[in-house]
Formats: sequence, C-alpha cells, structure tokens
Amino acid sequence: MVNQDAKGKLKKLEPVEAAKRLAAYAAVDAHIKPHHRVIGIGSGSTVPYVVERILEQGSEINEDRWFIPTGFQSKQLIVQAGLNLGDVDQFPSIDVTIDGADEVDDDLNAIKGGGACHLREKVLAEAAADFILVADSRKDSRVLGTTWTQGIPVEVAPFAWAKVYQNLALLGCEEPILRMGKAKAGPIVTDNGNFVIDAPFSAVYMRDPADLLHRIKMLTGVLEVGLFAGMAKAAYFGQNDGSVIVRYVDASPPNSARGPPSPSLAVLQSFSFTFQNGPPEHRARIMPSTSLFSQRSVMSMFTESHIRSIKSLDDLDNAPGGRSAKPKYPYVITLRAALLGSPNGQLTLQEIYAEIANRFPYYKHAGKGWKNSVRHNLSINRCFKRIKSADPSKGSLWSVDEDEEVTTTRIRNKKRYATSSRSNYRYRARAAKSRRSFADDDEDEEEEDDRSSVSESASAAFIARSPIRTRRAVLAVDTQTKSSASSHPSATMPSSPTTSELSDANSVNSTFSPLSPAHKPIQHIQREPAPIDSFGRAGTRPTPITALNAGQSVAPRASESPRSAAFPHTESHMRSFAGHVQSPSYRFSAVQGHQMDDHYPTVWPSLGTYTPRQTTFAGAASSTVAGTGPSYPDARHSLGNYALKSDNNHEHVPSTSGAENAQPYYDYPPETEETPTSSYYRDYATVTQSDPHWWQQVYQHSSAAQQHSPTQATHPAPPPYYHHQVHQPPVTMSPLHAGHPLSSGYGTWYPAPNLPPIGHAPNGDVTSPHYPTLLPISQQKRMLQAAQ
Ligand SMILES: O=C(CO)[C@H](O)[C@H](O)COP(=O)(O)O
Repeated sequence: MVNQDAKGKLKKLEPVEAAKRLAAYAAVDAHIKPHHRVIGIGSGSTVPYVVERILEQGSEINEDRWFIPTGFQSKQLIVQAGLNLGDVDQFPSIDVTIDGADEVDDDLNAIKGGGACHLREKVLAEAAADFILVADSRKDSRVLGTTWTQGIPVEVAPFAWAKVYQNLALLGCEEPILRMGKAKAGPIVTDNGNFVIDAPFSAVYMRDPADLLHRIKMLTGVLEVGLFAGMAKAAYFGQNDGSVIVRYVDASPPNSARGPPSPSLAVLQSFSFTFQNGPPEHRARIMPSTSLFSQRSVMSMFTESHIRSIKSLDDLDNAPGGRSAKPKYPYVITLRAALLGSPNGQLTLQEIYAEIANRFPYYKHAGKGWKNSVRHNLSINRCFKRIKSADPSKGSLWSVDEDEEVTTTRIRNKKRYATSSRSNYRYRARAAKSRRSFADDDEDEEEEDDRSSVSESASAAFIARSPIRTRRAVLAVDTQTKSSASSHPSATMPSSPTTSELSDANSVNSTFSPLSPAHKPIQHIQREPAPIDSFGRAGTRPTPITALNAGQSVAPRASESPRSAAFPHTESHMRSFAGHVQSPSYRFSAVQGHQMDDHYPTVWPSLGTYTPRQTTFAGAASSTVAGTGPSYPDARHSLGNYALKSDNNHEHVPSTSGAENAQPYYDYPPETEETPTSSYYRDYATVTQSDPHWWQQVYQHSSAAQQHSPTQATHPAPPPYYHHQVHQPPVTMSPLHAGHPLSSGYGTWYPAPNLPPIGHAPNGDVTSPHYPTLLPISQQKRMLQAAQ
C-alpha cells in the first residue's frame, strides 16, 4: 500500500502531514461504515489521506460504493484510486461527506474555499446526511478569521465581480481581493468557471458567521460563500502528539459514527485509535481546554427520570466539600429545582439568583459568570417559561413547563441540527433576543458586564453569547501500537489565541481600509449629480464608498441645520436642549449599551443630521446602561420620556423618571426579531419616517421642560408621554438588508466597517460587539485619518 513502507509499517511523515493523516483516518474509521454507499470526497491537503483510508476498507466494500468529488483534485483522487466516480446530479443524497477546512470555530462553523472549491463543497456538504471536517490542529480556532486571515472566499460570476467587490466593501469588508492565478495571468477560475474574491471581515462580523453568510450571499452575482455555518456534525483535528481531537456539535457522535465498526479498525492493526471514554475526571485531565468541554457532557450523567425526581433545591446534594463547594449540578437542574421549590412555582430572575446563592453559598462569591449562565440556560431551554408579571415593577417571572422535555442538551441539539444552518441561525437570534430582554431584568448584571475589563471582553463575550458548545473528545493512538506518526518530535504549532490576542485582533487601528491600491480596478463612474433635498443638501442617494476621494464625505455638513416653517429652529436652538430630546435611534443605541457622545450625530427627521453638544440618553438609558459612564446623569434628566407607538404595536415604553422605576421597555415585534441588526435598521428607518409634527411637539414640550428647569443638572419636570402613530407602515427590514447603506435626508450611512469591541471605541466609548453602530461616512473618514 502507498502509505506503508517495505516492512508494511506506516510511512513516516512530517509532523503536520502526520497530523492530517491522523485526523483523516480517525474520521474515516468513525464515519464511513460498510453500509455507506455514496460518499462525498472533499478537497484539500488532508483529503488524500481520507481516500487512502477508505481504500484500506477493501475493494469488496468499495466496489459497491459511489464517490462524489468536490472538484478537480478529488476527482483525480477517486479516479486514480480506482473508485467509482459519481456526481451529485446522480446522487443528490450522500451518506457522508468528509472534507478539509481552512479554519473551524468553536461551533464547527468553518471557512472553506482556500482551494476555490467551496461551491461544490457546499453542495456536497448539504447533500450529505453527515458532513465531517478533517484538518490538522492549526485549523482549530475559536473565532473564524483568527488564523485564516486572507478572507472569506466568495465565488462570483465573472462578469459581476467588480460589482460584488464594491458591495463587499460596503458590507464592511476591509480589503476584498480578487484572487489571482499563480502561474496564470489574471484571476483564478474555479472548476465552475467563476472568479473568487477573498473578503476579510473584522472579528466583530466573524462572531456571527451565519449572519455574515446571509448578507454576502444576498449580493447579486455571488454564487457561493466559503462560510459553512452550522453544517458540520463533527471535526477531527490531528495533533502533533499523535492524538486527534474530535469535536461534535452534540454530546454524542453523529449517526454515521454509530453502527458496526469500520473494517479498517480491525484490518490495520498497526494504527488504531481509541475513544478515551471513561470517567469525566479522566476526560478532563486529557482535555485541558475544560471551558470547551461544556455542561453537555456533564448533563449526560443525569437521566431524565432522575432530573424529574428533583423537586426543590433541597433535593440537590452537596458536592464533596460541603454546602459551600461548587455545586456539581448543571444549571438546568439547579434552575428547575429553584423554580419548582418556590411557593408559586414562579420566580423573578433576581429571586432565582437569591435562591440559588442561598442554597449554594459558593455562588455568593463566584463572580458574575454564573448569572450569565443562569440567564443563558433560562433562555435556551424550552422547559423554562417566561411569564409577564402582573406587577410591572417586578420584571418577568420564570416557571417550569413540566410538559416540555427536560432538555438534555443532546436531545435539543439533535433537533436543532436536524434541519439546517437556518435553524441554527434562528436559534441564535432567539437566544440573542432573550439576552436583550434579560438586560432589562438584570440591571446590576449588565452594569457589571459593562465595567468588565477589556481582557475579558472580546473572547469572553463571544463565548458567553455562543449558545452552542461543541464537545471535544480526544482520540489517542493506542499506546501498545504507537504509530510512526507519533514518534516524530512535535513541531511547534500555534496555540489557540489567548484572550489578549483576541482583543488585539479586534482592536480598531483603522476604521475603513480603502481598496487596496494593488487591486483598485473599479473605475470612477460619472454619476448624475445627487439630488438636492428641500434643504439644499445633496446626497439622498447612496454613494458608493469607492467613488469617494480620501477625506471626502458623502454629504458635506452645513454649519447650521436648515429651517422650515414647521420646525423653524436653528441648530443652535437645538443644541440648547440637547439633553432633552433624543431621536429613537439614539435611544435604541442607548439600550444596546452604547455610550453616545458628540461623535455620534443624530438624524433629525426631514432635517438632517444634528450633532448634539454632549452625551445624552433617552429614557432607555435608565435601564440597561445605568452607570456605564459619565453621561448617565444627563440621561437620567433627559426628556426621553416619550413613547413611540407604531402600527405594529411596537411600543417603546419609556422609563418614568429614573432608574428606580425603569421597566423593560423595548419589545421587539415578532417580524423583526430575527437579529439585533434588523431591529436596528428598522428603528433607524422609523426615524427617517417620523412625522415632523411629532418632533415639533417634543420640541415644544422640551422647551417647556427647559423653562421649568433651565439646566440639565437640576431636575426637569417629568413630561407626559407622547404617543406617536407612525403614518406609514413600519419598515420591517429583514436581516438581509442589514449591511446595506441607508440614506437619510441628509446623507448616506454605511455600516461601520470595522467595529470596535467592548471598550475599544476610538473615542473611548463603551460599545457592544453585538450591535453594530452605523457611523456616518464622514466620521469613518475622520477616524481613518486620525489613525494614519
Ligand atoms: O475548502 C477547501 C478547498 O476549497 C479545502 O478543504 C481547504 O482549503 C483546506 O485545504 P488544505 O487542507 O489544503 O489547507
């Protein structure tokens, strides 16, 4: 056999190659079973070992099989190995596809397409009952884009490439590059006759690969995106030490890994793998990355009937070490016990914390992380129900739905992944929504979060928000029959990025990279002059960013806001009560935890952009961003106390006059709750459509408030609420719109191309990585200039 030397031993390989072989062999052994008839063969440097191992299953098994290639390379491999070559149009259902990857994140989302095969690769991945990734350990990453920095491969129709290229930049891509051939003049051409653009996006975007995938995929001319979100069932990473780390999206191996063992396990005695099962302590010892080894595996130690027999916190045992020791129970069990044991079976979030900390004093000193976990578990497990409290000052109540399966995460995940990446996406959106709503219930917590150090922020925030944990298991080479691979000295592999490395990667050095001079093929197209609005301003249409010269903004800002009969006040008038009036967009931003200051212009409906003199928040500030910065006192005294009620019953219920009375106020209408981003845009659009008369009322009221209390430092009279009916139907922006430039009456706003992580905004703002801010192009340019 080709992989064996004259003595029948496995040929020695360089460490990286040996690691690839380990991964490939382990994956084939676990997933390609004798009964599998149609097998997808992926592309990349690990895949030859996949074919090698399949061949070792014997010609008898293989002669009844069909092998489907993902490109030229795999077609060659199949043909040269003498295997039956098929295609996906003959076999639209594939048993198992095994493929390489450029980078794989914690949730088994992957970047693929380094070999420009990702269109076919994705078709085969989707067609397969089980899609399995194989790679060496360098591809194992926490956040995509950490090690694979050349960008997301995007396959495009050749004639559309320049348009896609331009639109990728508008989506926030830092520096798209049309991939050039190595020994070819001009761009590489894929197996399907298309071009590839490599599109790097900053870590903020990469934290939600499904969302980014959808945005890019929606660009006309894009044929496929090399982001494989929620598709892989397992990933095998060969290690230098001769072991293989396998990660599943679930607590147990996918279907293909069950059933009769692969014959090669028995055939190839000299190279065998064993799952290191056994007690959790043992697994923990061989898996230093315990944070990745989540509750899921712990959960499997409890049977459903055991969980159902627990009726209160008193039924829970202490861990060794007594009452104050760290409890051994997963949160779902503890939470269930706390709720069931309460007098009415209902508790508020704060009461849940208190009950748990009372039963297990460990939590009293355990920092804040456990509260995040409590909220996370409440939101993701269907057995917990959220109930509106009759007393709004109490916040929501939680109870247990006994009819729902007690969610062992294994069962849940199976359902979730049985469908598609879309369900993963929806799931994330649901979890995201839930997190947002928790923010209102859990003021203290958010406060703590906002103050948390930067070192914790980037990766911790990502990990905390990721609802899915993959399970790691280590496949180790049997010590009795150590393979040649493991006898090689270990090469130094880059380790997982540390938190600080991650934050470095996220920090903003420049906010917008203009197109690379080396690849600046888009010509300036003479456009019709931008329409002039009723205030004499140009720029009501999106202007492609690529058509701008350095330092030029889309619509230069006039020194004074224009006047109109309906709203005859100058900008300086407006400034005089900057602390009293806010636009909903401001307020929305406030609830996301953004600290606003005069770097952030406000869009005044029909008037243009208004830059307030100082940071102000609307009523919302009194809930989630309480205490996040010096602006808060202003927010407390800002007008902000109005309600915006739109046709879809989407009501911004304001706070009354201070944090003490703050209520959860922001409720997402169902049709817009898919992603925070969509809501952001919807709100933004609402601003641009608001009725000027309403604003006039607000103005008048705020004038009155100001007369009553001329300085912001003293207490303005709490104004009554204003209800505003938006005359046009509310704009429901799907997430697919997100990322497109929006035009207001004043200019075009683009999604910020390179968003700062928490605590890293260039102006010192606290920002949330989850809720991109729209920055006006002029500001982006300013920031870019400042960075240079
Ligand atoms: O997606 C791919 C090709 O489109 C490959 O699987 C990926 O690029 C990995 O390749 P390699 O193992 O050679 O690094």
